Amino acid sequence: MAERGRFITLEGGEGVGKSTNLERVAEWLEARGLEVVRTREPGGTPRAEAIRGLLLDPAQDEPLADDAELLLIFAARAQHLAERIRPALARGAWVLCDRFTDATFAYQGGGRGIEAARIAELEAFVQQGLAPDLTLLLDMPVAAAQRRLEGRLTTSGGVRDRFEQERRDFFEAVRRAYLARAEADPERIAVIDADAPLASVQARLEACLEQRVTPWL
Ligand SMILES: Nc1ncnc2c1ncn2[C@@H]1O[C@H](COP(=O)(O)OP(=O)(O)OP(=O)(O)O)[C@@H](O)[C@H]1O
Ligand SMILES: Cc1cn([C@H]2C[C@H](O)[C@@H](COP(=O)(O)O)O2)c(=O)[nH]c1=O
Repeated sequence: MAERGRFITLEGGEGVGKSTNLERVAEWLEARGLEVVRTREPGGTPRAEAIRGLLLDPAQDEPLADDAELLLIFAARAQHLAERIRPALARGAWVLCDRFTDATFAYQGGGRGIEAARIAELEAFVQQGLAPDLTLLLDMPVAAAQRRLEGRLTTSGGVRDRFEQERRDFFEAVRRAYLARAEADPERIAVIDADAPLASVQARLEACLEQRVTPWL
């Protein structure tokens, strides 16, 4: 067992299958005797989930300024780190998080066009050097992921949140930013081709976990 738990994140654009596959990754870890904390961003604690509500609310009455969006995301993250992530890691649990700061570089950086250096300043301030040990980046073409989302919206009868209402070029920019981060940091970020039937994606994830996580156990 490591002296602290490990921090694993799942990343990718809308509808690539992060939530669906998070459970499978958690089960893989639990089968090896590890305590797993499943969480997500923005959110993960009651106050951070309240900030998530502000961020995702599609109400059109007042636009949310890009800088306000960025600061709200880091405010939620500070709360999540203090109340949930750091305590879990400190007791030796493994934290499995649906999105983290790579999403900020992809959405607020790539999508909104905020300079990466400004995001990095907030990252340093809020995280104080804490970063994921491993990031599983689920990647697939935007159009195919959007078709999956259409299916989910149809079956759930749900409405699109504030991010889901963005235009196609926003999501293309998000995808490019994610892939650029993976290229710059292949030691931490593993790219999983998610454009395949669920069983194949899960097999790819398990192969990646065998290769990257088994040596830590
Ligand atoms: N490999 C797959 N093949 C086909 N459909 C899939 C696959 N993986 C997930 N789905 C379906 O696609 C939809 C989106 O999946 P999911 O909610 O897991 O994605 P997500 O990345 O968590 O989305 P979001 O970005 O909105 O959080 C769901 O209806 C899910 O059942
Ligand atoms: C962490 C984080 C998230 N977002 C966006 C990305 C998504 O559209 C929503 C979260 O909803 P989902 O259920 O995970 O799809 O928030 C962001 O823009 N920046 C971030 O740092």
